[in-house]
Amino acid sequence: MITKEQVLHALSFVEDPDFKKDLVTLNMIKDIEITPNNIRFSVVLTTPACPMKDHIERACRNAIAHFIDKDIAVSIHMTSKVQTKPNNKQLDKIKNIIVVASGKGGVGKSTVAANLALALQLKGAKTGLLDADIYGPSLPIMFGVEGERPKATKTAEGNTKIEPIEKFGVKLLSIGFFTDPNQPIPWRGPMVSAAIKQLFNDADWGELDYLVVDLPPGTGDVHITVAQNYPVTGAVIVTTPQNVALADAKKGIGMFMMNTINIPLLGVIENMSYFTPAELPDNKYYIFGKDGGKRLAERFGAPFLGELPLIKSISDAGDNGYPIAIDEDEPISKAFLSLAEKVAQQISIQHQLSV
Ligand SMILES: Nc1ncnc2c1ncn2[C@@H]1O[C@H](COP(=O)(O)OP(=O)(O)OP(=O)(O)O)[C@@H](O)[C@H]1O
Repeated sequence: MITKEQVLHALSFVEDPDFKKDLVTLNMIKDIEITPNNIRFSVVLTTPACPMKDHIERACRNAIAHFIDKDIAVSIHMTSKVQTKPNNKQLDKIKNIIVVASGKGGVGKSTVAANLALALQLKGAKTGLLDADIYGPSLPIMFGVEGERPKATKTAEGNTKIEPIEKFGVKLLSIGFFTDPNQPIPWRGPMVSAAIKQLFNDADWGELDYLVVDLPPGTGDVHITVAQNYPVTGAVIVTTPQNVALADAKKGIGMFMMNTINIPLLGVIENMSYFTPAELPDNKYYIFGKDGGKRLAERFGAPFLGELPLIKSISDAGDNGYPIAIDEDEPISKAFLSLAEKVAQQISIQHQLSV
């Protein structure tokens, strides 16, 4: 009869490619069951959006075949438990806060935040999206929930809790739900801080693996409020390839790296990198220059998360009330799923580094 020790020994030769340690040392193997013709076990990954999932499963099968028996049936349950920062006390049900930032406005930060949140949800993670872009909250339009008002309920202790609006499986709150779009608000520092804290603390987010936060462009009060009051896991920087956008993105990154803020960079994403006409889907025209985002990432030692094309369907979808990632028939939705995997992977690496 095969023993659990034999199974663990075989699996101790399978390395997690991101953490460079074996699955047994990482405590990822659970629930081993052995019958005369079957070996079953679970592999607990650090995120349901793990890009290495298939690779790890194959490596486990190969290890069992090589070290134990090449003919035995193997059932592997690939599952996950998203990690969180140690001492995550302020928001104990929210495991990870991901801020999405840009230096310049209009580079597609909200589009990336919306599609990233949706793609994480499609990969099986419990996800929320907080639109903290006080100067131009656009997520209600992108999710087709403009004009809706979140319900407020009283808790047993007498506190008011705001219910996020749920759309496409993502829990959404926006500063735009509470303001009149026709009435510009002259935001002052203390008002900004109070409004942002309400969206974090007074909302009934429930349990979340990831809360994606769409920050306003630039560096300002919202950034400081979020960074100094909440345990942010990391920042995703969105830029376009033009030098003016890259120069502003550098300032944005500089702010996250300041000692008083100190938020890890999960990576840089370049949006509107090239134009692809719908009738020539294989052609790429780099109309704004090439590789600027990649060089920016390299300069700060951050991962480059990829290029997104300038295509009409992305903007049409946003205007029509859905992030394009939901549309499986659109080839670009795969790019957002892959972006979500890379961001989730970087988060897991951050946690591993801090162990
Ligand atoms: N890759 C893309 N292809 C085509 N259109 C895009 C792309 N990315 C964003 N857009 C469009 O560009 C416009 C600006 O995008 P978005 O609102 O996401 O930018 P932003 O950086 O969040 O702006 P803000 O300054 O308001 O924060 C929107 O109409 C959006 O649909």
